[in-house]
Amino acid sequence: MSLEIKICGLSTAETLDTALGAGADMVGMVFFPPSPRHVDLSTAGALAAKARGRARIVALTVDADDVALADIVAAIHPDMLQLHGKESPERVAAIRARFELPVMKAVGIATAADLAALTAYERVADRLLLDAKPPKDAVLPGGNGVPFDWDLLAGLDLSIPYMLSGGLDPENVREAVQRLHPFGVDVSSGVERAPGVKDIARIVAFIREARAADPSNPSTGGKPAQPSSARETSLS
Ligand SMILES: O=C(O)c1ccccc1NCC(=O)[C@H](O)[C@H](O)COP(=O)(O)O
Repeated sequence: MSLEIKICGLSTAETLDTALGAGADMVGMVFFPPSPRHVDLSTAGALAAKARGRARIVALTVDADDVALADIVAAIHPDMLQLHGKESPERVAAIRARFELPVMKAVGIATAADLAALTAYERVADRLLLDAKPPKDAVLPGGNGVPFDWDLLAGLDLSIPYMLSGGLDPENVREAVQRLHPFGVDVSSGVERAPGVKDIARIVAFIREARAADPSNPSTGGKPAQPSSARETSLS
């Protein structure tokens, strides 16, 4: 299974085209008004139409209720829902059942103690996104451009795939992939020239660097990225 690369927070046709053309496997759209990457439903619908069939469309929400989720699903028909708030495992399971879509749950990591939450979430989600816990003064629960100590993930053994996230960029993604062999990598700030302003050259560079480090590449060898007992999700 090759490394999955997600470019998150896309909000323009030009940068979406760049990500698709460079070979992104997943494209993320943020539905969270305080974010500089927030995209309205109409724009998101047009972007989703462009991405359909070329990459998996990920709708990112933060503690959204069913009405908001239903509006987003109707507008963009995402391939996956990314839940980036304080959603409980029970809420994750309920959303997955209600919308019959694969769900990726984001979990903030700052210390080893934060890994304890993974056990409950891996029972209900299809994927985990391991992101840096937001800094104390952060306005956003994600998209802060802050890495966490990757050594915390040494020996991590999950039953579902995880995407590494948090402060990745073209300069560090190769090391991250080679050290952790994650199922996927996710980036937002690291491919921007200003908050919410994606940079075409950095998108291309990130994808190129991540691909080059992909442990499933014949030229690099290394163990496959897929966990040994990954959940076969009927919905994904
Ligand atoms: O990107 C945002 O603005 C955002 C806002 C609120 C919740 C989550 C958000 N992003 C989630 C993502 O999946 C980001 O790609 C992830 O947090 C990594 O961000 P970065 O460290 O900037 O690469």
